[in-house]
Amino acid sequence: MTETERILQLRRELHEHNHRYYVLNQPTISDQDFDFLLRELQDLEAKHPELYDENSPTQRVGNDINQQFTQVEHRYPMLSLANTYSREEVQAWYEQVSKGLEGQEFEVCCEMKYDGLSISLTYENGRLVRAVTRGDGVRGDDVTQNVRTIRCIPLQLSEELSAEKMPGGYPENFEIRGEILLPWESFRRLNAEREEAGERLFANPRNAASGTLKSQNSRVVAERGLDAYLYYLLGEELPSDGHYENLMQCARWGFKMSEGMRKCRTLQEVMDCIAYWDEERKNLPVATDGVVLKVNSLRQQQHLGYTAKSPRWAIAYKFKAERVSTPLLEVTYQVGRTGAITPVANMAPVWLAGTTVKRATLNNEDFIRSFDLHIGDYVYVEKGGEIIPKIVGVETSRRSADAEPVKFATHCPECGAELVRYEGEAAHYCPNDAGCPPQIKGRIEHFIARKAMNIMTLGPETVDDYYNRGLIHNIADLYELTPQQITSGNDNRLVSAKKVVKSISDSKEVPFERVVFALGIRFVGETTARLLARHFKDMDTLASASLEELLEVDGVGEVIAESVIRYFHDETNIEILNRLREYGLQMRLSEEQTAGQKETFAGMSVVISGVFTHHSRDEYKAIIERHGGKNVGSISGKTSFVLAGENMGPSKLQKAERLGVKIVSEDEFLAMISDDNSVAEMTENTTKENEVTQSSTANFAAAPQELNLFD
Ligand SMILES: NC(=O)c1ccc[n+]([C@@H]2O[C@H](COP(=O)([O-])OP(=O)(O)OC[C@H]3O[C@@H](n4cnc5c(N)ncnc54)[C@H](O)[C@@H]3O)[C@@H](O)[C@H]2O)c1
Ligand SMILES: [Zn+2]
Repeated sequence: MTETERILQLRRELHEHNHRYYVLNQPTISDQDFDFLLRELQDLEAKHPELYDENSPTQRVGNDINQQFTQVEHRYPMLSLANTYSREEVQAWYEQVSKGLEGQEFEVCCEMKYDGLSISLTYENGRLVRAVTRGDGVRGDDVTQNVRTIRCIPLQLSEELSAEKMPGGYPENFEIRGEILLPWESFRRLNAEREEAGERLFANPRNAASGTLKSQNSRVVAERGLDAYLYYLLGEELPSDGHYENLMQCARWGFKMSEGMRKCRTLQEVMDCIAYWDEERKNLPVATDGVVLKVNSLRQQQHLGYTAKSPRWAIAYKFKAERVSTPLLEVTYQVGRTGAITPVANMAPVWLAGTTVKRATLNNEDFIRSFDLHIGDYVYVEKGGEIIPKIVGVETSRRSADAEPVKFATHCPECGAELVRYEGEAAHYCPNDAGCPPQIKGRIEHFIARKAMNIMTLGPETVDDYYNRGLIHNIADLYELTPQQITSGNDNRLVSAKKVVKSISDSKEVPFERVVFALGIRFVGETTARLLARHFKDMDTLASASLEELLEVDGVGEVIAESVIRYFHDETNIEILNRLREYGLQMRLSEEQTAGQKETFAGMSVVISGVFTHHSRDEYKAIIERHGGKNVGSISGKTSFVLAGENMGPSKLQKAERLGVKIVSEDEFLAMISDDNSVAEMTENTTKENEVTQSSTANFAAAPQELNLFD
């Protein structure tokens, strides 16, 4: 790969990570890894000034704008902070500041870098009038209603404290900025509740805080217990030229300030402060990820100025991910719905970044081998900004001479079947899908889920109970359940049992495409199920489709096609399907659905390129399918048009121009389909689908939802 290609690739990847982090609140890499990629891009861009792009992630602050809120322009732009993980770079920054100030003396204010999301609060005559997120730095989301529910943010300052009444009082108009966060304790409680409810866990307090603040329901925000620390005062008439001094005044007006702020006069003092907080922050009730260093005098700040993305008068020193070492006691194995086996490290409990850790995923056999893991080994555990702990190394020097290497299980811990490992796959599987309890129960749980058959009167516990009592062995058995069986003669429970039976019966109306999804065919998530349903239109045609026919469906590759074939070649599955048909489940697209399929792009081949703002690439692919079009990978004379986002590859652009293929921008494309109101609904679904496919295909897939690592 050339450096130019690498630059484009990094920009694309970082755009995507930004979207996941700021908008979806579901990062897939750690902050540290993100920062290293960004640094790589910065270095490459410095070598290639000719590739300057004002939209590069190095030039723009990450954007959290969410169209469901009203956007408001910031009075003063809200920027990011330059960051570093190295003390040498802190020193370099310090020297640059000194140079920039032409040898003047200066002070540096050291404060905690809170790991939440930034907020700008505007006060007029002591009254909170507006709260806005950082957004794209120029405009942010107006979240005033939600912020009003955060108790430590004053809604009205005491009149006695105004500048009119006292020196150092608050000015008529000012803006104060800070960080909104979810304290560890609230975060743990929230995740415990979500786990109970079978909902996706938040990766870390920052994502939880951000997801909460962007909730459409202020009551939810109030319940979750957000907190806020303020760290910067802006306005025309401030009490002092000193940043630190201003914040001390803010504390008197009733704002909550960064703990342990300190003014330093020398580089040595700054370094001491960093060293102190690297340890001491572990005792704080909220997540922090570094120390922010700010030149204290506002006059000097102004003199030093800003880059496009961050002030030159400040820098964030970020702490490396916390790491501890603890002995590995035992390796146990979990069996997922698909039979995939996940090895789990059981370790001596150890306190790490806000939680007690005693279990971590070991992913698969290769992962275990790569560390040559032995029982009793001291393993290094890290939580790089993410809440799921991972093992990152082994202290081989502490290994005892008689330690036994970890031998991967040969048999299923649940049913005793011999495990298999398919060619090209990292995971082991229990092949006994018909007789292995977690697989059977897992399939039933998947079948009843909201996005599948939506049988909400049942849940994992009832499924477990019915299974243990021998009432159900597979999904078809559900439709034969009677209220009497469920209550086993206990009349007190008859009412609820009747409800269960009715909701099972109601599910017979669930549309065909969701039935396909509900079957739980490996690798067939919601979007793929929909594509298959719309392509083949009924179950029989789908069941008898050949490999070639399946591959014709765009978005279906070999892995999926083979899995579909395997599913429909299994006699047990066919028996179950026949029973489902008898009970009256939807086995074909409804006429309405067939008629409702849009033909906007019928017969067209479309190439997608670049980075998009409104939907992801996968979502656009699904939209094209849904409108009768076909997605193709490369541009040729037959291509109908190219849907081009930002940063479309230059070679693609040239090729399109040469062949005279039309280029359609994201907005033009959205206008073409604007009569279709189902796009929004599709979008919601595909996001979820991405998760499913990701965790089932990635080699080191950790399947965090299935693992219970925090108890
Ligand atoms: N994991 C991912 O996929 C992913 C994706 C995008 C961004 N990120 C992370 O987010 C970072 C970029 O986010 P960012 O632009 O918000 O930068 P940042 O978080 O590194 O620093 C700027 C922010 O720090 C906050 N802050 C906390 N305490 C502060 C204080 N005392 N004074 C001033 N500001 C303070 C403010 O909200 C400010 O906006 C990346 O460096 C990366 O670590 C991760
Ligand atoms: Zn098994």
